[in-house]
Amino acid sequence: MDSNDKQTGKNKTFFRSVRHALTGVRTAFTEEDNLKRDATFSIVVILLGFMLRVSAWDWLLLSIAIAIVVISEMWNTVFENMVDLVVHHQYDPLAKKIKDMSAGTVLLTAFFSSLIGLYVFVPYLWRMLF
Ligand SMILES: Nc1ncnc2c1ncn2[C@@H]1O[C@H](COP(=O)(O)OP(=O)(O)OP(=O)(O)O)[C@@H](O)[C@H]1O
Repeated sequence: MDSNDKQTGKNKTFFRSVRHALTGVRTAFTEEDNLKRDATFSIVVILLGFMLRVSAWDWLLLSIAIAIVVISEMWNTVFENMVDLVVHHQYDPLAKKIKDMSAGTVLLTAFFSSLIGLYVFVPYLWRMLF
């Protein structure tokens, strides 16, 4: 967070909007271990894609798989922070419901991304091995 920036109103320029959005991305990746793990995993997937020389279509599928996981993890982080902002870390059944459902969306996204990964990589690995 930019400690000198006490702005609470609308952004006056597009450049400023982008700057705040980039700050949000940096904060999420710096503070959230799950996002760091996703970034590492994404790099492994990209390296594997280069090693196996996957097609343009497969790059598109892999990009979608990576994007949906990262985006759902960022939304999960947003929900966690919003809940904590409202309940101030006090136990609340509704807070639990929201956080569990939000974590559930990450789980489902990771599952479907894994299916995409298998769909893309298994044929290449199969051809390589047999
Ligand atoms: N204020 C609260 N009231 C009730 N339950 C809570 C509250 N805060 C957290 N929990 C419970 O603890 C779990 C983990 O909390 P939280 O999501 O903040 O931690 P986390 O380790 O960052 O989770 P994740 O691994 O999904 O990012 C929630 O899914 C929920 O079940």
